Amino acid sequence: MELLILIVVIAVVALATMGLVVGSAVRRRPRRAVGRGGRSDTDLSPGVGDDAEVPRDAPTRTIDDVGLPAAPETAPPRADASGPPVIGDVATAGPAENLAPSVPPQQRPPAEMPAPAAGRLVRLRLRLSRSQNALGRGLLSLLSGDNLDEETWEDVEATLLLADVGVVATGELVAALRERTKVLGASTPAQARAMLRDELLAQVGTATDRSLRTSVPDRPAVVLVVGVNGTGKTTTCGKVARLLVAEGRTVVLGAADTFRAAAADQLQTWGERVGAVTVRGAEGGDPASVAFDAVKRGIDSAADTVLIDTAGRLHTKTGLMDELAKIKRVVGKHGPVDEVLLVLDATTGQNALVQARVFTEAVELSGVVLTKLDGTAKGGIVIAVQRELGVPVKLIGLGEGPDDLAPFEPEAFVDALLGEPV
Ligand SMILES: Nc1nc2c(ncn2[C@@H]2O[C@H](COP(=O)(O)OP(=O)(O)OP(=O)(O)O)[C@@H](O)[C@H]2O)c(=O)[nH]1
Repeated sequence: MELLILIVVIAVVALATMGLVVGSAVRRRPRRAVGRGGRSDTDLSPGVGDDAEVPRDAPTRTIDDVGLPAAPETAPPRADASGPPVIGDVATAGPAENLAPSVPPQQRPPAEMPAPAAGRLVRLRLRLSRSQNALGRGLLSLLSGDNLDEETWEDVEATLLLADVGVVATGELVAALRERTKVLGASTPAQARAMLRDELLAQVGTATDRSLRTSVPDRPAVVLVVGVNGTGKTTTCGKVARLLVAEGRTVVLGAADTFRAAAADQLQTWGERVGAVTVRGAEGGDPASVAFDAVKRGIDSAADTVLIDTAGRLHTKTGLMDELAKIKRVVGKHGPVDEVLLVLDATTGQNALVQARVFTEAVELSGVVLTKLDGTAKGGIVIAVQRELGVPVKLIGLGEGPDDLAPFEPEAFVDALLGEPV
């Protein structure tokens, strides 16, 4: 009898153990909702068999979730804002650490010290001349010939049009060059270069004020960055923040592109690298409210500049106009917007001009940022955009690297187009 009881007990224990093992194995099996291949919800890359409808972004963190530290009790010293400070000025502001980023200080990598703005275009000149070879070299070889016949002038015209200089500016350039060669006769390569340099500079404009209003007295300067998605707005905000931090200025970033959580993540990463706070809202939330909070944050922490990244989806023109107008109006409760920068992708050529026109109807622009000039031979878009909009190109993007954005300098730009003097 005792033996029978013992056998029954052993059998019960064995069955219970088997049940536990099977249960935990079932629990360990990956759940389909997380994604195939056991992807975590912070892995943003698509997995095989993923459902396109299932949002892949990590849950959006609001400004409350990201644990921003409290503003310093006493306001840090502001940058000297007496003159009209521009990118390229000597550093005058306090250190970037006055505004702590959104991760706790102990987990924060040391903020980077980006390259200063001065001379950037010269450093990036090689990249520009490589992409613009067809324009500069092509024109030079045509104009240096002994025989400037009608066919050659047609080729000059075609070269300018292909480089997106635009019909009107091309006509003016060809007329001016014809006039000068009539007087000079056949020109040597050096003469041709000098003549072309003069005429291109006249079209690009050397007297235009291209300074960025990134610092104003008694409050942070507010810079609104607008443009169609994919043109490089977020990247530009990040790069401009680096330019400012390199000059000792303090920056707050506003992630008013609430369409994609990834866009705000991207902006925050740019900010964290240089010790700038990013103010963000819920995904799909009101962009104007994020912009408002960002400016408030800038005021409370006595920052020099608040850079606001917007979404710019061209669903409908009315929607875009309403959204941008609302952002401007709501931010205006704190004070005026000092710069509205339109970001245009230079590789999209004439399309960029069409987009630009829509934006000028939506909001008053103060400057253009031409991105991706490293990836196109159509540098003439600089001339066409300015002529079309009556707004100066202030910055140009010459690569995906963090410091591949340069203040636009007409002389350095034209020299890069034409290559080294012969
Ligand atoms: N080659 C090159 N790539 C650039 C430049 N500027 C931006 N990019 C790239 O363009 C892509 C789009 O940039 P984003 O900053 O995400 O563009 P966005 O306008 O904010 O896009 P949305 O968030 O979708 O509205 C990224 O891969 C950037 O690295 C540039 O000057 N040169």
